[in-house]
Amino acid sequence: MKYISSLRMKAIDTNCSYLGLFPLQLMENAGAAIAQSIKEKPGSGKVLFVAGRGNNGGDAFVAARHLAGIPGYNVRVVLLGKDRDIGTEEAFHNFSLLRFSRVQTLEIRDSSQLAACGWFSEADMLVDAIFGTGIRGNIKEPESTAIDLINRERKAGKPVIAVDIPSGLDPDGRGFEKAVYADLTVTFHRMKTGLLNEQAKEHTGKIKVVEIGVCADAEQYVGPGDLQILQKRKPEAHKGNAGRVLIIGGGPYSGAPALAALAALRAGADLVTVAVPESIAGIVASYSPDLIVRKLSSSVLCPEDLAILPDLINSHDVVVMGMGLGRAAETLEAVRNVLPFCRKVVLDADALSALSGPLFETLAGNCEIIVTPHSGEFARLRGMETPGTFEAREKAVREFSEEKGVVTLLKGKIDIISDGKQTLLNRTGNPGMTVGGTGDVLAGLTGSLFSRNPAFLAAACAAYINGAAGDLAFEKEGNALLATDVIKKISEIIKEAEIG
Ligand SMILES: NC(=O)C1=CN([C@@H]2O[C@H](COP(=O)(O)OP(=O)(O)OC[C@H]3O[C@@H](n4cnc5c(N)ncnc54)[C@H](O)[C@@H]3O)[C@@H](O)[C@H]2O)[C@H](O)CC1
Ligand SMILES: [K+]
Repeated sequence: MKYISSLRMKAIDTNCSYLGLFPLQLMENAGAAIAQSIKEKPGSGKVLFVAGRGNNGGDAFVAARHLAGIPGYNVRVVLLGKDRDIGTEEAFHNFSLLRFSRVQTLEIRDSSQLAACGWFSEADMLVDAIFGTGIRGNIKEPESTAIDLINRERKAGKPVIAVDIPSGLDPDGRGFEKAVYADLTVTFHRMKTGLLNEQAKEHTGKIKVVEIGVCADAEQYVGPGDLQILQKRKPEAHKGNAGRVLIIGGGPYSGAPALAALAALRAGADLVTVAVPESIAGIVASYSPDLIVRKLSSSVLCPEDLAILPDLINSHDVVVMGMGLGRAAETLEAVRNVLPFCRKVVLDADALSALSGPLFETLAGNCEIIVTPHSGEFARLRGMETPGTFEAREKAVREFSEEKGVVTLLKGKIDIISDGKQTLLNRTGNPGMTVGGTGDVLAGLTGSLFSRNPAFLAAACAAYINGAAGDLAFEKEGNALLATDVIKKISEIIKEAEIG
């Protein structure tokens, strides 16, 4: 059974809006599912909805409206607050519709009104819509008394239905102080992590997972909702908090490491150091005063560079290695010698040629690895052709990632990102991005996000941001776009998603 965290559910909601499926539509379906579950339960029809001021309450307003239209139901809604306190447009809209429905509503200010109103003891069935995935911190009043009153009526033998999650339970399974005891929990779209543990079971009663019409792509493709999960810059941040990235690249090529470094800066890293062979250090430094360039010993990365690289690696959060290195035997040997010093590393381009099965095994557990191959590099990594069909490619990426204990970002028209357990697809980007250097930009972007986020999320969001920046560049330059145009657009995508 697929179950998900509240963060992921929120991301899916946001991705739905991005695709044009709006919260009001999802709420209507959620409320209709609640009404259906109530209709399936025998009872006298005297139903009390106890509603909070968020969208959990919003679902209850919809369900109350649906139920009130059925002969034999006497429907009441207690709102824990005033209507002006309702937190979202869609919930407020649905509360406003109750005045045109046969629903009695009561807006209460403090918990003393709750017990005094008598509605709890007069009801034959109660619906818990105080809060769901939006609970934060210790339970305040009047929500706390509302939970107690629902549980008092449950003890008197009345059925209680919980909307999405019994109020008070932590949606992600962390500790909780108290919660509603329900006979039935109707949860939306996917099972929630927090409903599954032993402690939760005595609160949930039977659990029913109901579809509410979420479009598959909102869950299968990276979207703005996933970017919302990325670490946000803290106001009190100081230098280095937003990530220190070390780029190890260059040799035959000098542009590639510079592109990766500039992309890492544009994606929000505080400090980006570019370690390049001495022969091109001056050239790379001349590209931009924003780059901190450390010269290595020769004209290609070689084992002698192990004299300075471990200290450099230790003073950075993540290493991005590969672009422009070339594939000289001594360079590939140096890559293999460097890896054991890394804690977090993005391996791209020529560095991928240094990888082998045994190397993955020795690194497993000590180093978190993201590989960013294109299909030819992926074929070499796996030692076999990259499968032709999309489904076969997706399976190959998932199996490879699981087997090697890495996150794989397989670049393509549709990027495939997997850590072996979860897989996301990305469709941003355009044919103009086949121009040289966009892979270096992606690797630098990935390293920047990885310096302050989990590997899988960093790779998935980097794929999305890189392609979306490329789409903005395409709008202006068409197929003549350059990798430097993509770098320029990264900040717009990050600002748009308010993760800057
Ligand atoms: N795709 C979906 O799964 C859909 C889910 N829906 C429902 O939306 C809620 C989540 O709604 P949200 O507005 O984010 O938060 P909640 O309503 O769960 O709670 C916020 C509400 O609760 C108050 N509150 C929070 N913490 C406390 C506390 N410690 N003490 C007192 N009060 C607290 C806060 O002030 C807010 O008023 C989800 O569970 C689903 O039911 C969508 O409707 C449909 C799609
Ligand atoms: K609830």
